[in-house]
Amino acid sequence: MDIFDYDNIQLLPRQCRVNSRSECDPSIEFGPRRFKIPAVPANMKTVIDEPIARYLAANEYFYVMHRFDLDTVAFARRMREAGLYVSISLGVQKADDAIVEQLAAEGLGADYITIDIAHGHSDAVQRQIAHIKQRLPQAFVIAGNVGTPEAVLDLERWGADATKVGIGPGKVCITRMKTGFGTGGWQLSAVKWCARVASKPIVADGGIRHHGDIAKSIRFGASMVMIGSLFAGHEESPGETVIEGGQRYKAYFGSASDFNKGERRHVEGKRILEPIKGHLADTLVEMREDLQSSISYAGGKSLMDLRKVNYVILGGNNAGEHLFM
Ligand SMILES: NC(=O)C1=CN([C@@H]2O[C@H](COP(=O)(O)OP(=O)(O)OC[C@H]3O[C@@H](n4cnc5c(N)ncnc54)[C@H](OP(=O)(O)O)[C@@H]3O)[C@@H](O)[C@H]2O)C=CC1
Ligand SMILES: Nc1nc2c(ncn2[C@@H]2O[C@H](COP(=O)(O)O)[C@@H](O)[C@H]2O)c(=O)[nH]1
Repeated sequence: MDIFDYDNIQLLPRQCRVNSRSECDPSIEFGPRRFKIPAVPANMKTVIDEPIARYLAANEYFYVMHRFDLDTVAFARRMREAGLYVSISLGVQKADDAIVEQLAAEGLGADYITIDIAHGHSDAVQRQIAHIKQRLPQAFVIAGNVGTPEAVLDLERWGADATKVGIGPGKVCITRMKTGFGTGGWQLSAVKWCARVASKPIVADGGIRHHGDIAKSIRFGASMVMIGSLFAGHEESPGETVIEGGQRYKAYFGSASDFNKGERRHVEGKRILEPIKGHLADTLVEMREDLQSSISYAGGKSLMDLRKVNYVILGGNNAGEHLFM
């Protein structure tokens, strides 16, 4: 198996089939809806809050609300009252079961539910998927996080509608250093490896540093890409604004950091500062334009044409040796 990551893969162009990049369509059907781009801000407290969720939902972008210090049912109620779709996160504790019960009892439901724990290949996730499928059968369930094909197959067999791949590639992740486990450093090939066995969509989660990495994720089998750090440094981002040396930053911390947990127990995340780079709406437009360019380089017109391109692996033992179909 070839091991590579975003930094040492280059996609190879094919003859252009459009006269303008505006002819290229980077939208994706994911679950019950179609979205403008295959990218979603991470369900983290310093990346998304309710105003951002509302903006994304109202403008045909995918969002996943985080699950920390939040009344998730009240959030779902407000989204429904505003005529917006509901996409929430759940853990695997009793309190999370109660949220499912309440969403069902009030008839609020949920369009998307992301079950999001550190080690998603677990009995707890199997039980939570079954519970959601029983009480909220209309919900599209994304489950994770995982890093192996075995886990993808199990989660799909347990009823997940999509699986989220990525253990430890995140910018504020310290799982790899603390535990020795994960897909950090080879996330893109883990996505490829998992997508090969998947019969349902894969969400590539973590390690995206450039817009072009979204196209690379799609090339290797992802249908959606979850992004934390690239989205965390915007004027609208919920992290604290910090000024250092005349430069403005937003705080970005891991969901398993002591900053998020409020205690130093099983800490697997850290806090960093992201330079503020403008408004979120502008970045989303730029991401869409960059994906349109990617599709044009792929010689295609739609997002899935990215899957048809060859690639080279740069550096390491494989340097310049291979062209892959
Ligand atoms: N993608 C990634 O690489 C990682 C992401 N995270 C993110 O941090 C947030 C918090 O994650 P998490 O701590 O799982 O959520 P929770 O704090 O909600 O814990 C979920 C449950 O899983 C248990 N659990 C956690 N890790 C393990 C493990 N390695 N083996 C067995 N049981 C475990 C916890 O029990 P107990 O605490 O008692 O063990 C708890 O009962 C999530 O959003 C998660 O996605 C965290 C780490 C890695
Ligand atoms: N190991 C940890 N991973 C974490 C933590 N909090 C979030 N995450 C994961 O990172 C991605 C975002 O990655 P990025 O490279 O785009 O910044 C996020 O979606 C989670 O899967 C954590 O505390 N520890």
